[in-house]
Amino acid sequence: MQDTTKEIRDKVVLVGLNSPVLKQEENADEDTMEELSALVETAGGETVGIVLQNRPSPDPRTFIGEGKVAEVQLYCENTGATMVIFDNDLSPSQMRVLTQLLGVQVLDRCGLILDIFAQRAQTREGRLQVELAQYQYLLPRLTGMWTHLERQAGTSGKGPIGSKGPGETQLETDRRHIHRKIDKLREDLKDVRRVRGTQRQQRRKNEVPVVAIVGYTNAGKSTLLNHLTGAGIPANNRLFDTLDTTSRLLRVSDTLDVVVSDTVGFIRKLPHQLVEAFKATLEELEYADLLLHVIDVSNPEWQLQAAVVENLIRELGAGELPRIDVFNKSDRLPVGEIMPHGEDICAISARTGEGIDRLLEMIDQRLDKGTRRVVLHLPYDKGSLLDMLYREAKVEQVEYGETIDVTVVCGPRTLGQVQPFMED
Ligand SMILES: Nc1nc2c(ncn2[C@@H]2O[C@H](COP(=O)(O)OP(=O)(O)OP(=O)(O)O)[C@@H](O)[C@H]2O)c(=O)[nH]1
Ligand SMILES: [Mg+2]
Repeated sequence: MQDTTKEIRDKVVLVGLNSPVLKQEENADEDTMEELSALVETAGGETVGIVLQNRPSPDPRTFIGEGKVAEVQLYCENTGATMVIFDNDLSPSQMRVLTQLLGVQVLDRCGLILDIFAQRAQTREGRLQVELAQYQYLLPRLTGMWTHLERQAGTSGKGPIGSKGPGETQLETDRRHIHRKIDKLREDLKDVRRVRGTQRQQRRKNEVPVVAIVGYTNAGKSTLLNHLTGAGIPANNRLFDTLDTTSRLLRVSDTLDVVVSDTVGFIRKLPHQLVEAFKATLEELEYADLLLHVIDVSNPEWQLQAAVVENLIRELGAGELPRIDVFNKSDRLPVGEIMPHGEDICAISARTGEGIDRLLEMIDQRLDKGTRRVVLHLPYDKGSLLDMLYREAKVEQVEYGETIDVTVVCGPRTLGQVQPFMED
Protein backbone atom coordinates (compact mmCIF):
# COMPACT_ATOMS: atom_id res chain seq x y z
CA MET A 1 0.00 0.00 0.00
CA GLN A 2 1.45 3.34 0.89
CA ASP A 3 5.18 3.63 0.74
CA THR A 4 6.37 5.78 3.60
CA THR A 5 9.98 4.69 3.17
CA LYS A 6 10.91 8.16 2.03
CA GLU A 7 9.56 9.82 5.13
CA ILE A 8 11.20 7.47 7.60
CA ARG A 9 14.66 8.31 6.29
CA ASP A 10 14.09 11.65 7.95
CA LYS A 11 15.57 12.85 11.17
CA VAL A 12 13.33 11.77 13.98
CA VAL A 13 12.63 12.98 17.50
CA LEU A 14 11.32 10.27 19.82
CA VAL A 15 8.82 11.07 22.53
CA GLY A 16 7.74 8.79 25.36
CA LEU A 17 5.41 9.29 28.28
CA ASN A 18 5.64 7.65 31.67
CA SER A 19 2.62 7.92 33.89
CA PRO A 20 1.43 6.02 36.94
CA VAL A 21 -2.06 5.67 35.46
CA LEU A 22 -0.77 3.81 32.40
CA LYS A 23 -0.30 0.05 32.53
CA GLN A 24 3.29 -1.08 32.73
CA GLU A 25 3.31 -2.35 29.14
CA GLU A 26 1.91 0.98 27.92
CA ASN A 27 4.53 3.10 29.62
CA ALA A 28 7.74 4.37 28.12
CA ASP A 29 11.12 4.18 29.84
CA GLU A 30 14.75 4.36 28.80
CA ASP A 31 14.76 0.78 27.55
CA THR A 32 11.64 1.09 25.44
CA MET A 33 12.99 4.35 23.99
CA GLU A 34 16.22 2.60 23.07
CA GLU A 35 14.24 -0.13 21.38
CA LEU A 36 12.17 2.48 19.56
CA SER A 37 15.38 4.06 18.35
CA ALA A 38 16.49 0.66 17.01
CA LEU A 39 13.16 0.39 15.22
CA VAL A 40 13.74 3.82 13.64
CA GLU A 41 17.13 2.58 12.46
CA THR A 42 15.57 -0.55 10.97
CA ALA A 43 13.15 1.72 9.13
CA GLY A 44 16.09 3.69 7.74
CA GLY A 45 15.67 6.80 9.89
CA GLU A 46 17.98 8.64 12.22
CA THR A 47 17.14 9.45 15.82
CA VAL A 48 18.27 13.00 16.64
CA GLY A 49 16.68 13.36 20.04
CA ILE A 50 14.77 11.59 22.77
CA VAL A 51 12.21 13.26 25.01
CA LEU A 52 10.99 11.20 27.93
CA GLN A 53 8.29 12.83 29.99
CA ASN A 54 6.83 12.00 33.39
CA ARG A 55 3.28 13.12 33.95
CA PRO A 56 0.59 12.18 36.47
CA SER A 57 -1.76 11.30 33.59
CA PRO A 58 -1.80 11.72 29.80
CA ASP A 59 -3.43 14.86 28.46
CA PRO A 60 -6.57 13.78 26.59
CA ARG A 61 -6.03 16.24 23.74
CA THR A 62 -2.27 16.46 23.26
CA PHE A 63 -1.15 13.40 25.24
CA ILE A 64 1.97 15.14 26.60
CA GLY A 65 0.45 18.54 27.38
CA GLU A 66 0.71 21.85 25.49
CA GLY A 67 3.88 23.00 27.22
CA LYS A 68 5.73 19.82 26.31
CA VAL A 69 4.41 20.02 22.76
CA ALA A 70 5.96 23.48 22.41
CA GLU A 71 9.23 22.11 23.75
CA VAL A 72 9.21 19.22 21.26
CA GLN A 73 8.43 21.62 18.45
CA LEU A 74 11.42 23.75 19.35
CA TYR A 75 13.53 20.62 19.52
CA CYS A 76 12.44 19.70 16.00
CA GLU A 77 13.32 23.15 14.70
CA ASN A 78 16.75 23.05 16.28
CA THR A 79 17.62 19.58 15.02
CA GLY A 80 15.90 19.75 11.63
CA ALA A 81 13.71 16.78 12.54
CA THR A 82 10.84 16.20 10.18
CA MET A 83 9.12 13.50 12.12
CA VAL A 84 8.11 12.82 15.70
CA ILE A 85 7.48 9.25 16.82
CA PHE A 86 5.71 8.43 20.07
CA ASP A 87 6.54 5.28 21.97
CA ASN A 88 3.03 5.10 23.41
CA ASP A 89 -0.15 4.50 21.48
CA LEU A 90 -1.88 7.68 20.34
CA SER A 91 -5.57 7.94 19.68
CA PRO A 92 -6.49 8.99 16.13
CA SER A 93 -7.58 12.42 17.37
CA GLN A 94 -4.41 12.95 19.41
CA MET A 95 -2.42 12.10 16.34
CA ARG A 96 -4.33 14.69 14.33
CA VAL A 97 -3.94 17.41 16.95
CA LEU A 98 -0.23 16.71 17.42
CA THR A 99 0.40 16.72 13.69
CA GLN A 100 -1.22 20.13 13.49
CA LEU A 101 0.58 21.60 16.49
CA LEU A 102 4.00 20.20 15.68
CA GLY A 103 3.87 20.83 11.96
CA VAL A 104 5.78 17.61 11.21
CA GLN A 105 4.68 14.07 10.56
CA VAL A 106 3.61 12.21 13.69
CA LEU A 107 3.67 8.44 14.09
CA ASP A 108 3.30 6.13 17.04
CA ARG A 109 5.16 2.86 17.67
CA CYS A 110 2.41 0.83 16.04
CA GLY A 111 2.49 2.99 12.93
CA LEU A 112 6.27 2.67 12.75
CA ILE A 113 6.20 -1.11 13.10
CA LEU A 114 3.56 -1.29 10.38
CA ASP A 115 5.79 0.81 8.13
CA ILE A 116 8.74 -1.50 8.77
CA PHE A 117 6.67 -4.54 7.96
CA ALA A 118 5.46 -2.82 4.79
CA GLN A 119 9.05 -2.17 3.74
CA ARG A 120 10.27 -5.65 4.47
CA ALA A 121 7.47 -8.03 3.49
CA GLN A 122 8.70 -10.23 0.65
CA THR A 123 6.20 -12.92 -0.20
CA ARG A 124 2.77 -12.36 -1.62
CA GLU A 125 1.21 -13.56 1.60
CA GLY A 126 3.43 -11.30 3.69
CA ARG A 127 2.50 -8.29 1.59
CA LEU A 128 -1.20 -9.06 1.74
CA GLN A 129 -1.04 -9.45 5.51
CA VAL A 130 0.76 -6.17 6.02
CA GLU A 131 -1.60 -4.37 3.70
CA LEU A 132 -4.57 -5.73 5.60
CA ALA A 133 -3.06 -4.59 8.91
CA GLN A 134 -2.30 -1.16 7.47
CA TYR A 135 -5.84 -0.61 6.25
CA GLN A 136 -7.25 -1.70 9.59
CA TYR A 137 -4.93 0.72 11.34
CA LEU A 138 -5.76 3.44 8.85
CA LEU A 139 -9.53 3.27 9.09
CA PRO A 140 -10.06 5.20 12.34
CA ARG A 141 -7.25 7.62 11.46
CA LEU A 142 -8.54 8.50 8.06
CA THR A 143 -8.50 12.30 8.28
CA GLY A 144 -4.99 12.36 9.68
CA MET A 145 -3.64 10.10 6.99
CA TRP A 146 -5.30 11.92 4.13
CA THR A 147 -2.11 12.70 2.26
CA HIS A 148 -1.24 9.02 2.12
CA LEU A 149 -4.47 8.25 0.36
CA GLU A 150 -4.02 11.08 -2.04
CA ARG A 151 -0.57 9.95 -2.91
CA GLN A 152 -1.82 6.46 -3.35
CA ALA A 153 -4.44 7.71 -5.76
CA GLY A 154 -1.58 9.17 -7.76
CA THR A 155 -2.27 12.84 -7.14
CA SER A 156 0.89 13.20 -5.02
CA GLY A 157 -0.53 15.61 -2.49
CA LYS A 158 2.51 16.45 -0.46
CA GLY A 159 2.48 18.91 2.41
CA PRO A 160 1.98 18.74 6.12
CA ILE A 161 -0.59 16.20 7.05
CA GLY A 162 -3.79 17.67 8.36
CA SER A 163 -3.22 20.99 6.59
CA LYS A 164 -5.83 20.12 4.04
CA GLY A 165 -8.57 17.89 5.36
CA PRO A 166 -10.98 16.24 3.00
CA GLY A 167 -14.65 17.10 3.08
CA GLU A 168 -16.92 14.77 4.98
CA THR A 169 -18.34 13.24 1.81
CA GLN A 170 -14.88 12.47 0.52
CA LEU A 171 -14.19 10.83 3.85
CA GLU A 172 -17.22 8.60 3.56
CA THR A 173 -16.15 7.55 0.09
CA ASP A 174 -12.69 6.75 1.41
CA ARG A 175 -14.08 4.70 4.26
CA ARG A 176 -16.23 2.66 1.91
CA HIS A 177 -13.28 2.22 -0.38
CA ILE A 178 -11.19 0.94 2.49
CA HIS A 179 -13.86 -1.46 3.72
CA ARG A 180 -14.05 -2.91 0.22
CA LYS A 181 -10.28 -3.14 0.09
CA ILE A 182 -10.19 -4.99 3.43
CA ASP A 183 -12.77 -7.52 2.20
CA LYS A 184 -10.82 -8.09 -0.98
CA LEU A 185 -7.55 -8.59 0.92
CA ARG A 186 -9.18 -11.14 3.20
CA GLU A 187 -10.38 -13.08 0.15
CA ASP A 188 -6.95 -13.02 -1.48
CA LEU A 189 -5.33 -14.19 1.72
CA LYS A 190 -7.73 -17.08 1.97
CA ASP A 191 -6.65 -18.24 -1.47
CA VAL A 192 -2.95 -18.05 -0.67
CA ARG A 193 -3.49 -19.94 2.54
CA ARG A 194 -5.45 -22.73 0.98
CA VAL A 195 -2.29 -23.76 -0.85
CA ARG A 196 -0.25 -23.77 2.34
CA GLY A 197 -2.88 -25.80 4.18
CA THR A 198 -2.53 -28.51 1.55
CA GLN A 199 1.25 -28.53 1.90
CA ARG A 200 0.92 -28.87 5.61
CA GLN A 201 -1.48 -31.79 5.34
CA GLN A 202 1.00 -33.50 3.08
CA ARG A 203 3.70 -33.08 5.70
CA ARG A 204 1.40 -34.44 8.39
CA LYS A 205 0.74 -37.54 6.31
CA ASN A 206 4.43 -38.16 6.05
CA GLU A 207 4.66 -37.71 9.80
CA VAL A 208 7.55 -35.29 9.62
CA PRO A 209 7.44 -33.46 12.94
CA VAL A 210 7.51 -29.69 12.79
CA VAL A 211 9.80 -27.67 15.04
CA ALA A 212 9.06 -23.94 15.13
CA ILE A 213 11.66 -21.40 16.23
CA VAL A 214 10.07 -18.45 18.00
CA GLY A 215 11.39 -15.55 20.01
CA TYR A 216 11.85 -11.84 20.47
CA THR A 217 13.12 -9.92 17.48
CA ASN A 218 16.92 -10.05 17.13
CA ALA A 219 17.21 -13.00 19.55
CA GLY A 220 19.08 -15.08 16.96
CA LYS A 221 16.33 -17.25 15.44
CA SER A 222 17.59 -17.05 11.86
CA THR A 223 21.19 -17.55 12.95
CA LEU A 224 20.11 -20.71 14.75
CA LEU A 225 18.22 -22.04 11.73
CA ASN A 226 21.24 -21.28 9.55
CA HIS A 227 23.54 -23.06 11.93
CA LEU A 228 21.27 -26.09 12.12
CA THR A 229 20.46 -26.46 8.44
CA GLY A 230 22.77 -24.22 6.45
CA ALA A 231 19.65 -22.41 5.31
CA GLY A 232 21.54 -19.25 4.40
CA ILE A 233 18.80 -16.87 5.54
CA PRO A 234 19.93 -13.30 6.09
CA ALA A 235 20.55 -12.65 9.79
CA ASN A 236 21.33 -9.03 10.51
CA ASN A 237 21.64 -7.06 13.65
CA ARG A 238 18.42 -5.16 13.24
CA LEU A 239 14.89 -5.63 14.40
CA PHE A 240 12.42 -7.52 12.23
CA ASP A 241 15.02 -8.79 9.83
CA THR A 242 12.87 -11.81 9.07
CA LEU A 243 9.21 -11.46 8.19
CA ASP A 244 8.52 -14.58 6.23
CA THR A 245 8.47 -18.09 7.55
CA THR A 246 11.27 -20.22 6.15
CA SER A 247 11.24 -23.99 6.64
CA ARG A 248 14.09 -26.44 6.18
CA LEU A 249 14.54 -30.14 6.68
CA LEU A 250 16.87 -31.10 9.49
CA ARG A 251 18.33 -34.52 10.26
CA VAL A 252 18.25 -34.63 14.04
CA SER A 253 19.49 -38.20 14.36
CA ASP A 254 19.72 -41.36 12.25
CA THR A 255 16.06 -42.04 12.83
CA LEU A 256 14.57 -38.59 13.01
CA ASP A 257 14.06 -35.92 10.35
CA VAL A 258 12.15 -32.78 11.24
CA VAL A 259 11.04 -29.62 9.50
CA VAL A 260 12.39 -26.53 11.25
CA SER A 261 10.66 -23.18 10.68
CA ASP A 262 12.00 -19.72 11.38
CA THR A 263 9.27 -17.24 12.21
CA VAL A 264 8.72 -13.50 12.47
CA GLY A 265 10.08 -12.02 15.68
CA PHE A 266 7.93 -10.66 18.47
CA ILE A 267 8.20 -7.31 20.18
CA ARG A 268 6.40 -5.53 22.98
CA LYS A 269 3.43 -3.47 21.88
CA LEU A 270 3.11 -5.42 18.67
CA PRO A 271 0.17 -3.76 16.93
CA HIS A 272 -2.82 -6.01 17.41
CA GLN A 273 -3.73 -5.53 13.76
CA LEU A 274 -0.42 -7.17 12.92
CA VAL A 275 -0.96 -10.03 15.33
CA GLU A 276 -4.32 -10.60 13.69
CA ALA A 277 -2.94 -10.32 10.19
CA PHE A 278 0.04 -12.54 10.91
CA LYS A 279 -1.93 -15.17 12.77
CA ALA A 280 -2.02 -17.32 9.67
CA THR A 281 1.73 -17.15 9.12
CA LEU A 282 2.14 -18.01 12.75
CA GLU A 283 -0.23 -20.92 12.24
CA GLU A 284 3.02 -22.82 11.93
CA LEU A 285 3.12 -22.51 15.70
CA GLU A 286 -0.24 -24.07 16.24
CA TYR A 287 0.68 -27.02 14.05
CA ALA A 288 4.14 -27.46 15.45
CA ASP A 289 5.12 -30.49 17.48
CA LEU A 290 7.78 -28.60 19.37
CA LEU A 291 8.65 -24.95 19.96
CA LEU A 292 12.16 -23.64 20.36
CA HIS A 293 11.88 -20.36 22.22
CA VAL A 294 15.10 -18.48 21.47
CA ILE A 295 16.05 -15.97 24.16
CA ASP A 296 18.91 -13.48 23.86
CA VAL A 297 20.37 -14.02 27.29
CA SER A 298 22.98 -11.30 26.71
CA ASN A 299 20.20 -8.70 26.64
CA PRO A 300 19.64 -7.22 30.10
CA GLU A 301 15.93 -7.18 29.27
CA TRP A 302 15.71 -10.86 28.38
CA GLN A 303 13.23 -11.74 31.11
CA LEU A 304 10.78 -9.09 29.99
CA GLN A 305 11.27 -10.07 26.35
CA ALA A 306 10.68 -13.73 27.16
CA ALA A 307 7.45 -12.81 28.96
CA VAL A 308 6.24 -10.88 25.90
CA VAL A 309 6.88 -13.94 23.75
CA GLU A 310 5.15 -16.25 26.24
CA ASN A 311 2.06 -14.07 26.14
CA LEU A 312 1.94 -14.00 22.38
CA ILE A 313 2.44 -17.76 22.18
CA ARG A 314 -0.57 -18.19 24.42
CA GLU A 315 -2.60 -15.66 22.44
CA LEU A 316 -1.82 -17.62 19.29
CA GLY A 317 -3.17 -20.79 20.86
CA ALA A 318 0.18 -22.56 21.16
CA GLY A 319 0.58 -22.30 24.93
CA GLU A 320 0.26 -26.03 25.56
CA LEU A 321 2.87 -27.19 23.07
CA PRO A 322 6.06 -28.90 24.21
CA ARG A 323 8.76 -26.30 24.36
CA ILE A 324 12.49 -25.91 24.86
CA ASP A 325 13.80 -22.55 26.07
CA VAL A 326 16.98 -21.90 24.12
CA PHE A 327 19.22 -19.38 25.86
CA ASN A 328 21.25 -17.95 23.01
CA LYS A 329 24.32 -15.71 22.70
CA SER A 330 25.92 -17.42 25.67
CA ASP A 331 29.27 -16.41 24.15
CA ARG A 332 28.49 -12.83 25.08
CA LEU A 333 28.01 -13.52 28.75
CA PRO A 334 30.89 -12.68 31.07
CA VAL A 335 32.86 -15.76 32.08
CA GLY A 336 31.51 -17.20 35.30
CA GLU A 337 28.01 -15.84 34.81
CA ILE A 338 25.50 -18.52 35.74
CA MET A 339 23.12 -19.44 32.98
CA PRO A 340 19.53 -20.36 33.78
CA HIS A 341 19.23 -24.13 33.78
CA GLY A 342 16.58 -26.79 34.00
CA GLU A 343 15.08 -29.76 32.20
CA ASP A 344 13.61 -27.81 29.29
CA ILE A 345 16.39 -25.29 29.03
CA CYS A 346 19.39 -25.34 26.74
CA ALA A 347 22.19 -22.78 26.63
CA ILE A 348 23.77 -22.26 23.23
CA SER A 349 25.60 -19.86 21.01
CA ALA A 350 24.16 -19.92 17.53
CA ARG A 351 27.24 -18.02 16.45
CA THR A 352 29.98 -20.33 17.78
CA GLY A 353 27.91 -23.51 17.75
CA GLU A 354 28.43 -24.14 21.41
CA GLY A 355 25.64 -26.22 22.96
CA ILE A 356 24.05 -27.12 19.62
CA ASP A 357 24.78 -30.83 19.98
CA ARG A 358 22.95 -30.93 23.27
CA LEU A 359 20.07 -29.00 21.74
CA LEU A 360 19.79 -31.64 18.99
CA GLU A 361 19.76 -34.36 21.64
CA MET A 362 16.98 -32.58 23.48
CA ILE A 363 14.94 -32.18 20.28
CA ASP A 364 15.42 -35.86 19.54
CA GLN A 365 14.30 -36.86 23.01
CA ARG A 366 11.29 -34.60 23.10
CA LEU A 367 9.99 -35.67 19.71
CA ASP A 368 10.90 -39.30 19.98
CA LYS A 369 9.02 -39.56 23.21
CA GLY A 370 5.99 -38.35 21.32
CA THR A 371 5.85 -40.30 18.08
CA ARG A 372 4.31 -43.71 18.77
CA ARG A 373 2.24 -46.49 17.24
CA VAL A 374 -0.93 -46.89 19.30
CA VAL A 375 -4.22 -48.77 19.12
CA LEU A 376 -7.37 -46.75 19.76
CA HIS A 377 -10.90 -47.82 20.50
CA LEU A 378 -13.12 -44.99 19.33
CA PRO A 379 -16.82 -44.97 20.21
CA TYR A 380 -18.95 -44.50 17.09
CA ASP A 381 -20.09 -41.06 18.21
CA LYS A 382 -16.43 -40.00 18.13
CA GLY A 383 -16.14 -40.97 14.48
CA SER A 384 -14.96 -37.47 13.60
CA LEU A 385 -11.70 -38.21 15.41
CA LEU A 386 -11.01 -40.79 12.72
CA ASP A 387 -11.18 -38.05 10.07
CA MET A 388 -8.73 -36.05 12.14
CA LEU A 389 -6.38 -39.04 12.35
CA TYR A 390 -6.51 -39.57 8.60
CA ARG A 391 -5.64 -35.90 8.16
CA GLU A 392 -2.94 -35.53 10.75
CA ALA A 393 -1.38 -38.93 11.34
CA LYS A 394 -0.56 -42.24 9.66
CA VAL A 395 -3.53 -44.58 9.98
CA GLU A 396 -2.36 -48.19 9.49
CA GLN A 397 -5.45 -50.25 10.17
CA VAL A 398 -9.15 -49.71 10.91
CA GLU A 399 -11.61 -52.35 12.10
CA TYR A 400 -15.25 -51.79 12.87
CA GLY A 401 -16.45 -53.85 15.81
CA GLU A 402 -18.06 -52.76 19.03
CA THR A 403 -15.88 -49.72 18.67
CA ILE A 404 -13.81 -48.36 15.80
CA ASP A 405 -10.41 -49.93 16.36
CA VAL A 406 -7.62 -47.91 14.84
CA THR A 407 -3.92 -48.60 14.65
CA VAL A 408 -2.17 -45.32 14.08
CA VAL A 409 1.29 -43.74 14.23
CA CYS A 410 1.05 -40.23 15.57
CA GLY A 411 2.93 -37.35 17.12
CA PRO A 412 2.49 -35.83 20.58
CA ARG A 413 -0.08 -33.25 19.58
CA THR A 414 -2.42 -35.74 17.94
CA LEU A 415 -1.84 -38.18 20.75
CA GLY A 416 -3.10 -35.63 23.23
CA GLN A 417 -6.45 -35.49 21.47
CA VAL A 418 -7.07 -39.24 21.46
CA GLN A 419 -5.48 -40.15 24.76
CA PRO A 420 -8.76 -41.23 26.44
CA PHE A 421 -9.35 -43.92 23.81
CA MET A 422 -5.91 -45.46 23.90
CA GLU A 423 -5.50 -49.17 24.59
CA ASP A 424 -3.34 -49.78 27.65
N1 LIG B 1 27.38 -12.94 19.83
C1 LIG B 1 26.36 -13.61 19.29
N2 LIG B 1 25.60 -12.99 18.38
C2 LIG B 1 24.55 -13.67 17.85
C3 LIG B 1 24.26 -15.02 18.25
N3 LIG B 1 23.18 -15.42 17.56
C4 LIG B 1 22.80 -14.38 16.78
N4 LIG B 1 23.64 -13.32 16.93
C5 LIG B 1 23.59 -12.03 16.26
O1 LIG B 1 22.38 -11.37 16.62
C6 LIG B 1 21.84 -10.63 15.53
C7 LIG B 1 20.43 -11.06 15.24
O2 LIG B 1 20.41 -12.39 14.80
P1 LIG B 1 19.23 -12.97 13.88
O3 LIG B 1 19.47 -14.42 13.71
O4 LIG B 1 19.03 -12.14 12.68
O5 LIG B 1 18.01 -12.73 14.89
P2 LIG B 1 16.48 -13.04 14.60
O6 LIG B 1 15.93 -13.56 15.89
O7 LIG B 1 16.29 -13.88 13.40
O8 LIG B 1 15.94 -11.55 14.39
P3 LIG B 1 14.66 -11.03 13.55
O9 LIG B 1 14.54 -11.84 12.31
O10 LIG B 1 15.00 -9.61 13.30
O11 LIG B 1 13.49 -11.18 14.46
C8 LIG B 1 22.79 -10.90 14.36
O12 LIG B 1 23.69 -9.81 14.28
C9 LIG B 1 23.49 -12.18 14.75
O13 LIG B 1 24.77 -12.28 14.19
C10 LIG B 1 25.11 -15.63 19.23
O14 LIG B 1 24.96 -16.78 19.64
N5 LIG B 1 26.14 -14.88 19.70
MG1 LIG C 1 15.40 -13.50 11.67
